[in-house]
Amino acid sequence: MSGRLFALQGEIARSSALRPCSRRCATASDGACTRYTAALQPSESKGNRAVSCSASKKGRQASPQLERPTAGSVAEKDPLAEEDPLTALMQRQNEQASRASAIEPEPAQQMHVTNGNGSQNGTEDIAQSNGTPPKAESPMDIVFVSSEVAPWSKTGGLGDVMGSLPVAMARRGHRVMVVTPRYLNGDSSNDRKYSDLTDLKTKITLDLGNCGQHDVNFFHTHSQGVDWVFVDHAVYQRAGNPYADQYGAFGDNVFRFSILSQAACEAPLQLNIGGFSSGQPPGFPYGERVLFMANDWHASLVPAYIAAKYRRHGVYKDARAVLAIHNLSHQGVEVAEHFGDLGLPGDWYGALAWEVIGLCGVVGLCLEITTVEGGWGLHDNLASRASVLNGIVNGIDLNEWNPETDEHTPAHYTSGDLSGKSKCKAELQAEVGLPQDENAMLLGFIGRLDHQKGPDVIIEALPGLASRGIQVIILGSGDERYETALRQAEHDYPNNVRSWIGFNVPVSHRIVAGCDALLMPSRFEPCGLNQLFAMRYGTVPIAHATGGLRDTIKTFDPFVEDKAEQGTGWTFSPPDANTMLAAVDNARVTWQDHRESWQTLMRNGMSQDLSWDRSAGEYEQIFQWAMMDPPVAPS
Ligand SMILES: Nc1ncnc2c1ncn2[C@@H]1O[C@H](COP(=O)(O)OP(=O)(O)O[C@H]2O[C@H](CO)[C@@H](O)[C@H](O)[C@H]2O)[C@@H](O)[C@H]1O
Repeated sequence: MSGRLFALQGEIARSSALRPCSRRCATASDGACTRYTAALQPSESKGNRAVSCSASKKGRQASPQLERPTAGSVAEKDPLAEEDPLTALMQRQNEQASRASAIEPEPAQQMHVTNGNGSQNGTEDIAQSNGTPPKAESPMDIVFVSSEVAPWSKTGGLGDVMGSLPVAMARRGHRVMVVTPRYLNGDSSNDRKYSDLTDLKTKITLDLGNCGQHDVNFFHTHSQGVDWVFVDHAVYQRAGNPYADQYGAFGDNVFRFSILSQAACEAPLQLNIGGFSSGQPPGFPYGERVLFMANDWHASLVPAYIAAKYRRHGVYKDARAVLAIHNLSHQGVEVAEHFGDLGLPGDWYGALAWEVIGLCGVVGLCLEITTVEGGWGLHDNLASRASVLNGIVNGIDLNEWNPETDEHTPAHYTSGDLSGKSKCKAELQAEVGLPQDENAMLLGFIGRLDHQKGPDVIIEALPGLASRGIQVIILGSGDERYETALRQAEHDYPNNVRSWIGFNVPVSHRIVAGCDALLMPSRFEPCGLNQLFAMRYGTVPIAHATGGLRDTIKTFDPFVEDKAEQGTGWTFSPPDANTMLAAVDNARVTWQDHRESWQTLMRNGMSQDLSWDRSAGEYEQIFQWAMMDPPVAPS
């Protein structure tokens, strides 16, 4: 496969090598940009119209006129980029860490909510031990931009992260806004989630190049210390989930999320919601000195818009952007003809364009995405930005995922009293119609039925699992081939296999609570959440040793003297049926014949700190580094 495309996810990775494109998009003065393919002429006119977002209700012109970058704006080549990217990355992370610790924190901003106590030496340990996170020394204004945010919208881990991380950041004293679409799909259980929001009645006009000007409106609520902002536009009002309906992915997703990204750039400038988090009456905007965290390709135009439409005109000079890559295999790739629909100046084409030369491989945490196997075509770009590439293991929502209080499970339990877990298992077997047999090992799987998650590995292993008397429950939806194969397996092994095709959060909780172990043969898994949920519930993960799975699961070793160090599960590699079966055999022997060891495994998993407070500290560090670094894109 080869073709001229652009990838939104690639923008931040490429921005250190930005070059003015020799083919520039001519923007006609009447506002109708000629199609990119037909208009690859340099535009020398200084009279290009404003690319943006015209006026707010106060008539503010938020996005100034476009200009082209100067030759001097092309960033210098990074000398370390020629080295082995992994070595370079590790070296740089060490350097970065020591540099950061040597630099005095920047003073807090004027409009920051004060954290009350600042941060003092010695407070962190005390704060963590009593469940209160330490306060940031230099509170920031943070704007998260995401296509999904739980509980309003969730199709996977991104929704989970965006529902929790902002709250954790607010708890550390930062002022936090989350910008996401207001999805109305006609399903009352979905739509009523948006019914209590306040209409901010702030209409902003965005400029989407060839697609014209579009008005968006904003809805808002303030809860758990966070300003949740919802962008309202007709493209978010259709049946289906955030990305697709029964006929497949929406054809205008790049356009839909360009709107989100542009609207998010306007939100800190235009929305008068700045007072909520400090308990003052709202009435002022966040302002320009903000840290944007763009999530995945849907929001990855944010840094491009900031640089191309604002910073070069003196707005957002002190703002910085961080791109969080949750899943590099989704990149927002579009044919070149649609570049003109983004509302970016034509000289930005080179920053987004790339040749697709075949995509395959395994991706993992930050080290892996700099390799050919893991970079999904962006490995060179990511390796060249190794100095600003970091990996963070996510946390989980300890209130939602708590075996002591879980509203979805039939019984509750603690690491000190695990009896409730047996009840959860029996009830789960009954719920799905498997024999209620406590002596049958029960394995679970939860996830999208796609290549990444390895459902084919499980399907291939099902005859072997059934022949061992093991029971398996699979919850997921996705690729029709896997759904059909699972239904067939259920028919072939009625006492051992159940598949629940669909997306069902309560059932996912009951599987996590009721199973003895959780299978995760993901081919790549940048972080992974289900293994964290599982460990919190004393359900032992058996997972492919990749990315975040390898980082968070310690394979059981009974010969380690200190029980607490014996491990939390099993990892295996490569991700194929036989290797997974071998790992399951190890687990089964332990589960069956060494119950005490199994309980050690359960308790080791349950006693870990899986909270967001831990991860939030790591995000905060990266945000601080980003605020200290100069912008990489031309201004
Ligand atoms: N059928 C179903 N019914 C109910 N719930 C279901 C479900 N299928 C999946 N889920 C839930 O959706 C979430 C998926 O989380 P993953 O970590 O597997 O993320 P995902 O691959 O979407 O995202 C990417 O982003 C996240 C966050 O950074 C990374 O952890 C991950 O490695 C990366 O691939 C979990 O909460 C899971 O329980």
